[in-house]
Amino acid sequence: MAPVAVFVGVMGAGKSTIGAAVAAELGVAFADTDAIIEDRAGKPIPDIFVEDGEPAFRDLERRTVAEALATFDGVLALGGGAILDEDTRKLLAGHTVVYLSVELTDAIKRVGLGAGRPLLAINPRATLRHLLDQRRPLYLEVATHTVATDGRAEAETTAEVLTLLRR
Ligand SMILES: Nc1ncnc2c1ncn2[C@@H]1O[C@H](COP(=O)(O)OP(=O)(O)OP(=O)(O)O)[C@@H](O)[C@H]1O
Ligand SMILES: O=C(O)C1=C[C@@H](O)[C@@H](O)[C@H](O)C1
Ligand SMILES: [Mg+2]
Repeated sequence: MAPVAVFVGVMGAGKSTIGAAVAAELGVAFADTDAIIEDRAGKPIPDIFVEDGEPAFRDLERRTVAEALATFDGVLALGGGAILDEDTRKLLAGHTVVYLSVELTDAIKRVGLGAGRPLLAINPRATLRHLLDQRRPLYLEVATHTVATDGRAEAETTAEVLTLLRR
């Protein structure tokens, strides 16, 4: 069993939004590892970061992603930093992985002040710029498809992803 598609990309790329829309169009289930982690921990991600620390979150994330890749056959969205883990990147090999790319200007517009995103609690613009530079090569490494979302409406991005997946 394997997901129909796995979405990766930085915060604000649209993994949750576009992932859910693509799943609905394909008539399959949608899951988001951030939401699974919050369910399991019984608290929102910012609380996990503050109370348990980022390493504890990353550990939970690595295990959650591995389990979903092995057992889930719908559309799966990963958290923005899931690909930082080398084991996760190896596990993604062989899967259909859609990298939703977004550059700083649009990403900032979408995440606003970073509410609900603990890594953006301080200086969201500079942090996001750094995360984009650090992670872009990792997203490209795992991606089988790359879709640029800058300046595009959600419906347009969704349609392009569906075209790629149906090819
Ligand atoms: N063309 C577009 N593609 C994707 N999302 C868009 C687009 N235009 C606007 N958005 C908006 O960007 C916002 C951020 O999207 P979303 O929460 O899905 O990002 P994410 O990649 O899941 O982020 P995170 O890693 O923080 O969970 C949403 O409010 C969404 O509606
Ligand atoms: O980019 C990141 O490292 C994160 C992105 C979100 O999806 C969450 O997984 C969390 O806020 C961390
Ligand atoms: Mg999301």
